[in-house]
Amino acid sequence: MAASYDTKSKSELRIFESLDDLSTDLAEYIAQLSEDSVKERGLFTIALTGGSLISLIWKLCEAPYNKTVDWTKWYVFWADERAVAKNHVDSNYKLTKEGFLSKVAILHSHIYSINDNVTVEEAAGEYKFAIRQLVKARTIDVSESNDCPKFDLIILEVGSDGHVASLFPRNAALEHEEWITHITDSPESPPERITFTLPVINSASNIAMIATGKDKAIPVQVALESLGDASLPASMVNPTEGKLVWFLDRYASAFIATSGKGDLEIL
Ligand SMILES: O=C(O)[C@H](O)[C@@H](O)[C@H](O)[C@H](O)COP(=O)(O)O
Repeated sequence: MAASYDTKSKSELRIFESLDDLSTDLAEYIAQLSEDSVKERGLFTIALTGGSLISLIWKLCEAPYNKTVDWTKWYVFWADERAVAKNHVDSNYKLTKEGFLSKVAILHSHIYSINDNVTVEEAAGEYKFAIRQLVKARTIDVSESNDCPKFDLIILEVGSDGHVASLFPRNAALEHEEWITHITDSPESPPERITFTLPVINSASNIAMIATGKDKAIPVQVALESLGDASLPASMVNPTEGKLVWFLDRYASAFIATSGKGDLEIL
């Protein structure tokens, strides 16, 4: 790790020289949270996204994690999904299955993918219902402050326009209070998507925010400087009770050293 910072609040910045270093640390971070959660609650609930995330968590599929992680205790969700068939090249499920789920021993019945046989609105409703049942059963923990699901870990990636999950700049979905919503006007293809809303994201016990590559340097800088700016959804990620850890490569962190004064301190 080239540098590490801590904010006065609950967030932490981890900056890496290479994608390989980032992947190594990310795998260890996920494995540790899984272990802590299994010890504490007997299971681990994790929400993934699409983009390059899956190519960054592959080290979990190898030694030692393939043997040491208690995969049977994992419950897998998607913080966002594109409304396409599960075998479509744009499907986050397909990406995750091929690059991760097919390589580890997660139980099939613990994988909560989104229904691709109904309309995007119906699929969002079904996903919300499924998550509600899991919250009732306390498979998914619940936030003490707002009754929202409290995932043990939500992993998000910052888009070059500052979006996270499928919450895009100035989109009406940023205001939605229900746990899961759908959009039909994504500026990135495909237009129809299902996404966790900010109340759910911000209720997580842990959020990992990943940004890699030059095109993320400005959104990362702005997100760290201005909290709650609807033109940059990444800046609206601010867990109420949980902990936020940023994983950045040197390109995405390029503008932080000079701009990251504010409430950031070098550890
Ligand atoms: O389904 C999606 O579109 C993703 O969940 C999206 O939020 C993605 O994570 C970011 O756009 C970053 O993607 P890149 O890693 O490809 O830049």
